[in-house]
Amino acid sequence: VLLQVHGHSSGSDAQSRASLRGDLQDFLGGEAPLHQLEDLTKVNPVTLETVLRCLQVRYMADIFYTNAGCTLVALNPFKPIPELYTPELMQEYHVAPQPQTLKPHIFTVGEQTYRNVKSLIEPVNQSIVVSGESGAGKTWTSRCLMKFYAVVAASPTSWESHRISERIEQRILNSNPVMEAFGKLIPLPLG
Ligand SMILES: Nc1ncnc2c1ncn2[C@@H]1O[C@H](COP(=O)(O)OP(=O)(O)OP(=O)(O)O)[C@@H](O)[C@H]1O
Repeated sequence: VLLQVHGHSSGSDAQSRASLRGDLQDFLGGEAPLHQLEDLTKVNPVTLETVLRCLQVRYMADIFYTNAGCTLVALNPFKPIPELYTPELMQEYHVAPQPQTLKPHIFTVGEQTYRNVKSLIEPVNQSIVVSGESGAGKTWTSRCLMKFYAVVAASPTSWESHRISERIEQRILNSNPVMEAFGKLIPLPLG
């Protein structure tokens, strides 16, 4: 396949050689494909080393969310990434026909559970388990989810409902210390 690509190239020899080298590097397991892998179950072979390597490469590329089958792995960026948590991005995940096809994000989890709760046919109560060692970002993640629900549940047209949702968001966020007092595992009951 690589040789065929090279054969059809109409660019300069140097250019096509560089592109072939890139393709070969990717093919032989360079770093480029690893950070594009959005699901840890797709690393080959699935070993502790390849999984950690994938997460490391993604972290270095400023990609902090990775799927692991139906679980989401969130890495603490240890720096503010405001563009990752804008209301616009929340809406994007909210209106997507299939949020799981978008980039891995905590908003995918939020939206899937929201849809399960709102499902008219068979609403199902939802729990999200946020676990990790101290400082991993459990509180941050839980707050993100609460903000997400506050934003997507608010009607965009009504100023009054926006005000109410802000009040609810603040109440939920204020309940965090109580929730945390029960342990490091923070369950988010919905519905
Ligand atoms: N996605 C993120 N973006 C920016 N900062 C983050 C993110 N995740 C975590 N942090 C920051 O990392 C620090 C630790 O996160 P957090 O308090 O959520 O950890 P924790 O798992 O709840 O810890 P503990 O179990 O000790 O309470 C916080 O200062 C938080 O702001």
